[in-house]
Amino acid sequence: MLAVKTFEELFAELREKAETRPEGSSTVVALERGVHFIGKKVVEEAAESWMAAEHEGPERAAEEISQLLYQAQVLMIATGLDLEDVYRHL
Ligand SMILES: N=c1c2ncn([C@@H]3O[C@H](COP(=O)(O)OP(=O)(O)OP(=O)(O)O)[C@@H](O)[C@H]3O)c2ncn1[C@@H]1O[C@H](COP(=O)(O)O)[C@@H](O)[C@H]1O
Repeated sequence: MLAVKTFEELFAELREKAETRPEGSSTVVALERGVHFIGKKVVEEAAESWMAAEHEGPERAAEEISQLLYQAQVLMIATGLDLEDVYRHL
């Protein structure tokens, strides 16, 4: 069966990357570029999620939404937020 990564597991992985700064990590590159760059990625993936959902079908929408969730987590880390800081508002 396909191993599934949860939202919490991905966040823990990204936080570890932010702390250890390994070579070749796209997350580290994004964090170095900063909030303005990451914010644009969030908007780009949000638009691609919308377009995929409207025109490309559920499978493509799932792919784009996964990238949107990833970029949202990178933005949280760049802003110094924990999952609990966000969950508090749900
Ligand atoms: N889930 C993701 C993930 N989703 C998207 N991205 C990155 O986000 C960027 C997307 O930017 P672009 O839209 O320009 O990419 P694209 O190829 O044009 O994609 P489309 O949106 O056009 O389909 C790329 O650099 C991707 O590598 C991700 N980078 C990493 N992860 C996961 O994050 C973890 C840490 O990854 P590293 O930091 O790279 O080690 C690993 O578990 C990865 O699987």
